[in-house]
Amino acid sequence: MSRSPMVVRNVPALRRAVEALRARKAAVALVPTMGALHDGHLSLVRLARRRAQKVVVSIFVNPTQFAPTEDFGSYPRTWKADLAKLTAEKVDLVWNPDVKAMYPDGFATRIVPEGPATAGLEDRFRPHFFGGVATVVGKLFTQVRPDVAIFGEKDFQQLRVVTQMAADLDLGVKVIGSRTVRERDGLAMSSRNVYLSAEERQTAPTLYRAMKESAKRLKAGEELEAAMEAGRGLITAAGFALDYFEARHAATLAPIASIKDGPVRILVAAKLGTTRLIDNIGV
Ligand SMILES: Nc1ncnc2c1ncn2[C@@H]1O[C@H](COP(=O)(O)OP(=O)(O)OP(=O)(O)O)[C@@H](O)[C@H]1O
Ligand SMILES: CC(C)(CO)[C@@H](O)C(=O)[O-]
Ligand code: BAL
Repeated sequence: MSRSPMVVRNVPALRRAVEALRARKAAVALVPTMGALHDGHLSLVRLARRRAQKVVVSIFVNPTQFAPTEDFGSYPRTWKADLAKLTAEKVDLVWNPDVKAMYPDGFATRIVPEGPATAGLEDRFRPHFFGGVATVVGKLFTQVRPDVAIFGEKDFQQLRVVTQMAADLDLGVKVIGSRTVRERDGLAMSSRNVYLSAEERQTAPTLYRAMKESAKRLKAGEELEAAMEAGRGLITAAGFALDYFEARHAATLAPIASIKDGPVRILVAAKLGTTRLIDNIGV
């Protein structure tokens, strides 16, 4: 049986633990998460293991990236199961601060990302989101000081925003993206999938099918707006309330007018009942 990873809950203990991991100049990888771990998260942990000798996973449901109307209170928290999974993956250290440890009384600083990666998409529907993510990821990077950090492509715009922030602030962390892990029917794994009713779970893979349909049409030479409209039609016909379904430049996330402006990424966010799902694919 594997030994449980060391768990630390305050910054001084984290510093000491990371110092110990770094003995003999071992490279450290960080995998930031909000817990409720699934195979998508574990794929990030495995990539981290290939990129560094020591792996740190953070589990922190970050209040500053949730609007008051969103699901901070009900976000799934599955600590025991998470720790068992990280033990099986032989993770070296788990950073699990509470809100006070991350944001002590009097905390008053915020990192606000700007530029094309932040424009539109998630930012339009969750305007508080990237400020909260950049602030907490900036703190995670300066707390752990990892050599590399692994983020999922499932949150594609987040990956771009964090990459830009790490470069802009000279944080000395190499940000690495990891491909999206899907259920057999194409649905991207997500902690929020547990919110779906049995019926909604049947409908949910429509998002992936719709992106595939638009990608197929784009590759066949169909005009961009017509191809995207076909995907949107599938999603709304399945009963989703669509936030966005857009083709963007895969590297800059700038809007594009034609597939020739690519490489192209299709990104989607939509609500099924009260559950908001996001996903994306490359064309
Ligand atoms: N299916 C997946 N494949 C690969 N990476 C993933 C997948 N789902 C989440 N991740 C990545 O795991 C990291 C932590 O994400 P998080 O804890 O928010 O999980 P999540 O499943 O995305 O939850 P949520 O339902 O909140 O979106 C992020 O970098 C995210 O992109
Ligand atoms: C990167 C992150 C851990 C910051 O809270 C979160 O946004 C997530 O889980 O994707
Ligand atoms: N996976 C992104 C975290 C969030 O939606 O708050």
